[in-house]
Amino acid sequence: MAAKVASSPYARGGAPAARSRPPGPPGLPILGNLLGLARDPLAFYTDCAERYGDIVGMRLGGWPALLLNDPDDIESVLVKQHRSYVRNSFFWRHVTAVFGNGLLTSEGALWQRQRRLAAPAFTGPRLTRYGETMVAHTGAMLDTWKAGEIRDVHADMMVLTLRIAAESLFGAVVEEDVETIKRDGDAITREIAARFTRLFVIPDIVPLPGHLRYRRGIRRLEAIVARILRQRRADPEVHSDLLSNLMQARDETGQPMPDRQLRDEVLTMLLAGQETTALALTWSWYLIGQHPEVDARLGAEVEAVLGGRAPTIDDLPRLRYTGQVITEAMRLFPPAWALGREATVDCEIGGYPVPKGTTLFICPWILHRSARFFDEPAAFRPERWEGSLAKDLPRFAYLPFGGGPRICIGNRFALMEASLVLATVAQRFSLTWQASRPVIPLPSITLRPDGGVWVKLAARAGTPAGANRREARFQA
Ligand code: HEM
Repeated sequence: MAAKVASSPYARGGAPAARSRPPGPPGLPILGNLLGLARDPLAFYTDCAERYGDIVGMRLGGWPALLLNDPDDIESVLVKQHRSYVRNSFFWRHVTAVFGNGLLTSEGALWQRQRRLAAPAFTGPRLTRYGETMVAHTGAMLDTWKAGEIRDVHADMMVLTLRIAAESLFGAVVEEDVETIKRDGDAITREIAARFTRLFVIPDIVPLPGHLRYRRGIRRLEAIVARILRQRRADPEVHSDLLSNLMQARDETGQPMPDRQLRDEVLTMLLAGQETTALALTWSWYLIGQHPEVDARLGAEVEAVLGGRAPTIDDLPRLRYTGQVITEAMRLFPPAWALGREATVDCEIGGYPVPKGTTLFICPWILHRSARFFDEPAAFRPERWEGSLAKDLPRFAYLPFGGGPRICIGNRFALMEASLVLATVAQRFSLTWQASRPVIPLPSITLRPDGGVWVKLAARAGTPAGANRREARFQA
């Protein structure tokens, strides 16, 4: 571990002493280190961590920034001193048109209130109901799969998790919108990825082709959200889901949530909840599809625990290896590959002064692949999680869902969904990755496989191809 140099904080109003600046890559005038970041963010951050250690100082144009690689420092930012930081605008300025003031991007009293309102939708008996929805939609998807086919499992997982999120959280059927959401979600993500690598901010209003696609995409997603809200308002049935929590909420003066805020919350949950879980599953299939021994053990566990019946949430404690596969896949390919914060007051981290306005990067991609915490860090070995590894690790060496008060609100929902989907698919099919179609991780807000993940399907041994295990609710 690189030693941290204790140093005196900035003198009030004065320039920092030279020794108080953390080491970091030399940058260009005006641009600072933006060029390195623009070329290849994953390689740039990894190289910085290897060369400069626990705290790396950099400049992103005019923005002072630090990359934090020490779990204790990360804990200090996300938990102990969380009041001194907000989600940083360097990262999120790219996405405000999409997420507005939803839970992911809001701060302060508004965030606190909205988080309190949303929380009950992610706990208790509701999870059992979501479990049934998850398994049913997976079964319906599998009815369209055939042994011998080659498929892009990323596209499949995106559609599946969208159907699940829409029905579980908003009671909405989005069949007719699946293609639109897929296409527009893709256009929006690509534009955001391009913006991360751009040296300057170009306002949305400038009519670049990517901007036009981005704005059109947002408008179409907004139309879908507006329809979901309209349908709910016209529906006399009493619902108990996330949407009803949000729509029934009243402020101190008895007023309901304004439509704009509802739009922001629904779009945030739909996108944040769908894409990340789809990626956790997609990267799992990508890795399983290259490791027949993992595939065999997964198939054996599913057979032993379920014996051919559909899984339920009560089976999850016994689907241990299934869970370990997901934990390990999110270690190697964390869907949220980087988190950003911004200091709202002058602070200190690891002995270094952190002036107000500094951007902090925390990069699960680097931590999860560090030999400091994981033996053979590049190897896909789900069984590494069998023993006490999770307990022995420093708390913030593995953080696929972040941590502290702003930890992912959907983490239990996502883990449950990933295990149930993985088990339901593995009951019927074995997937082999097609190496002729290489995969390139594309770091946008999330870590996507550029070009998809193409796999060949084989019927699981002992399972007749196309065996019908449909859930009752989808049967004709
Ligand atoms: C494997 C799947 C998922 C991963 C890896 C993931 C990851 C994350 C991470 C790392 C954060 C914290 C970001 C930060 O601190 O800056 C976060 C926040 C959030 N996630 Fe997830 N997430 C997943 C699934 C979900 C699901 C299923 C939902 C909702 C249905 C969801 C909704 C949210 C929301 C609303 C926030 C903001 C919470 C707040 O600030 O209070 N996520 N997620």
